[in-house]
Amino acid sequence: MSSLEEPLGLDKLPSMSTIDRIQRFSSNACRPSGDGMGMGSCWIEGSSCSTSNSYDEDYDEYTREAFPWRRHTRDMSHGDSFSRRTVSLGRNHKMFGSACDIYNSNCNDKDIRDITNKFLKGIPRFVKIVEVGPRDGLQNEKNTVPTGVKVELIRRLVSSGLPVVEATSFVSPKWVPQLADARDVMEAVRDLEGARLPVLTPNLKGFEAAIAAGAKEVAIFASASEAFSKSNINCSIEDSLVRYRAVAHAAKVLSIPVRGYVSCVVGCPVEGAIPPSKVAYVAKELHDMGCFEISLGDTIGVGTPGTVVPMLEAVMAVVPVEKLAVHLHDTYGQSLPNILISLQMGISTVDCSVAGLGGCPYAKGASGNVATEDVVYMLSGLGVETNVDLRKLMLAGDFINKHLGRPSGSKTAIALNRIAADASKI
Ligand SMILES: CC(C)(COP(=O)([O-])OP(=O)([O-])OC[C@H]1O[C@@H](n2cnc3c(N)ncnc32)[C@H](O)[C@@H]1OP(=O)([O-])[O-])[C@@H](O)C(=O)NCCC(=O)NCCSC(=O)C[C@@](C)(O)CC(=O)[O-]
Repeated sequence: MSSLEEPLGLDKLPSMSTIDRIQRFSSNACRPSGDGMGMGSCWIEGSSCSTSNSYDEDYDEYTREAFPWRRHTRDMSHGDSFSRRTVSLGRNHKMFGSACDIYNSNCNDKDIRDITNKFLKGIPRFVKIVEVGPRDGLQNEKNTVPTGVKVELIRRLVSSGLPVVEATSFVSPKWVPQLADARDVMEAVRDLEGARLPVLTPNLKGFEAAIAAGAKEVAIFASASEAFSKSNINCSIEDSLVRYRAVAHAAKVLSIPVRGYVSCVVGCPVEGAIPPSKVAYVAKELHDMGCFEISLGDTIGVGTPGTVVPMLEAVMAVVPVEKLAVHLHDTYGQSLPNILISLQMGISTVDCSVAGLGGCPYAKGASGNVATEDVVYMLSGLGVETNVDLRKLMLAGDFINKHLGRPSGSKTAIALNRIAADASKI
């Protein structure tokens, strides 16, 4: 058994307080400090980016610059960029150090860097996490969650450092009664600072209601499966694209950024396997109508790296990789390997759901999205920055789990809470 395989023993954590132990797993431990890059900012391969919620730029500027979490070819001739990137590397190493201390007392920063260089080439230094729990998670709950609980959940998620928290959906309350309070939720969180708070809008009616309630960003959601399109939004793929062009146009007039989703990117509960070319077609249509980002949804969580890779290759041939995100449900436990391979292929935006909440009401049997805590933990272990404070994120998860009366769907949260509980008995 190698030291990396050894179980984590409390004897390896001699002098830390319970909270400190959890904190040491958190990527917040490497938040910028005193280097001129304030909280919520980051530096990736020479580009600065902000997680602030400013909408002062005009629409084109926005789509070009507001999400610069993308790979840039290293250009050593830009001394300033290079030195700032080096600062970021320093923070990553600090985080590596924390994980190493606990799991392997023999390894050091250089070992990790070498391992990373050899096997994990191409992994971005920063990943933008899009939290979809309050929308994707709560839309599927049997019992409707009270508005105040939803609002408090969003507040807690935002305060954990998540740059984007999808707040709710302006869809038909007959179709999704769980989110019938979309207006009240949006009005309560519209002035929250520190994160973007997009909402789903299936048509112009939803778009107008969302804007009236104070939404500053929206998402439209198409499907690569005809059958799923029909069951989810009651129209064909082509008809949905016509509707979404109208929403995208109205949004452009108001300088409202629009995110696009494609559902069933590897499989559909009715049609089975979905050809990558179909996914690429819908993704390109959404991109061409002005979506700043296209999120590729494995709605029923059937994908493996074996099916996700050809799908991504097909989409990346028609939409720039920096505009792509993955949205992976965890039905078969494949989300983390699928995320890892997506990062290796150039994607740096990942959707997840706190405590693994959710599923889609129109995709029976699909489990929730990959748990945000699990993704943050994996990224932290890879030395990838997210700006998310895992401890605060877990508290947000505890809050909603307590309300729902069930255990977390996050393995990381369960494990770290167990460590905390064991430690408190000592
Ligand atoms: C698209 C519709 C509205 C079509 O539904 P429809 O029944 O075809 O629409 P309609 O135009 O005939 O309208 C029916 C009624 O709904 C009202 N209506 C119409 N639009 C709205 C609106 N925006 N907001 C509020 N009310 C609305 C409309 O006014 C009318 O009210 P009535 O006259 O009967 O009283 C419906 O099918 C719908 O709301 N579907 C939403 C389904 C949904 O939210 N699914 C879950 C989200 S997608 C998902 O989870 C996947 C994703 C994104 O996470 C990615 C992945 O995992 O793959």
